[in-house]
Amino acid sequence: MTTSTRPVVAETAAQLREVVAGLPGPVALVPTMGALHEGHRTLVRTARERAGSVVVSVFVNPTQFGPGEDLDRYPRTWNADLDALTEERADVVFHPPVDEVYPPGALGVTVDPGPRGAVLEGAVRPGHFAGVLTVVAKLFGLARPDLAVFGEKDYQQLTLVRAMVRELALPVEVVGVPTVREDDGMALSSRNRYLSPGERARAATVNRALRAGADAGPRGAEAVLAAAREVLATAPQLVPDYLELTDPHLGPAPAAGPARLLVAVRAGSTRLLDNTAVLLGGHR
Ligand SMILES: Nc1ncnc2c1ncn2[C@@H]1O[C@H](COP(=O)(O)OP(=O)(O)OP(=O)(O)O)[C@@H](O)[C@H]1O
Ligand SMILES: CC(C)(CO)[C@@H](O)C(=O)[O-]
Ligand code: BAL
Repeated sequence: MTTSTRPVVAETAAQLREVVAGLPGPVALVPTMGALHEGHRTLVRTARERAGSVVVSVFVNPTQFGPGEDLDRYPRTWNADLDALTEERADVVFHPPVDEVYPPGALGVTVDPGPRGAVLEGAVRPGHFAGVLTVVAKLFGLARPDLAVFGEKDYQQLTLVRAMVRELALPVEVVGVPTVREDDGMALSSRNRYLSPGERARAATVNRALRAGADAGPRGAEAVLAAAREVLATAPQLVPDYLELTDPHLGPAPAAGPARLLVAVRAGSTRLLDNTAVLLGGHR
């Protein structure tokens, strides 16, 4: 049996800076909100493959939650998270208290995600992407990574982080990782643990709808949306927040070529997100 070394846990910005300064490069950062599952582990493994050192942040960022959202009940599973990160051979875990990331007396400078932060998730959760980009920019400043790894499951988030890095000329390579799924296609997500058994069974319909949409790609955008809507309608308990075809990158879908189909539904009080690549028009 091999024994794994626990990662160094940094709780303050000063501790993080000190430990990162001594790490062999390149340094990869994997930002998370904890409640780690196989999706997160895949991000850490990707980071491990590409970098000399891996820093994982575990921080439930209050500024990306709106009033009435699940900030207080968001799952916090610190001990299990640390075990998982030990198994995945993370070098450092940054686990700060809120005051360390948002010090009292700060002037409140934030990152504006621009108009594409106000559509899709941003329309349902106003201010969400300002909160996400602000904390990601802070994490980049604190950990100074050479690369940072994000999941495609949060496709709009990944797109906006890429845009921030490009448009603010941040010296970080952004790596996207395909969505890790259950056997029935459901995207893994920390919030899946909120689902009742009935909701869990129905949740697979979300990915089935996306696959039906993607299969209709050669017949064009209207056919994609109609096919996806038809499958979603078989589970009327799933209430769609949106089902939209977009890109490049997160604008209107092109008439033909690569596009992205994004969906968010509510299953009771739980929101489920998913997306898929779609090739539109006579491209195959
Ligand atoms: N199934 C997955 N496959 C790949 N990456 C994922 C998956 N789920 C989450 N991630 C990625 O992990 C990172 C941290 O996400 P987060 O901690 O919010 O987990 P989550 O499962 O997305 O939780 P939530 O329920 O809040 O959406 C993000 O880059 C996210 O895209
Ligand atoms: C990127 C992130 C860790 C920022 O809080 C969060 O939005 C998430 O977990 O996807
Ligand atoms: N994975 C996205 C984080 C959030 O829903 O706030």
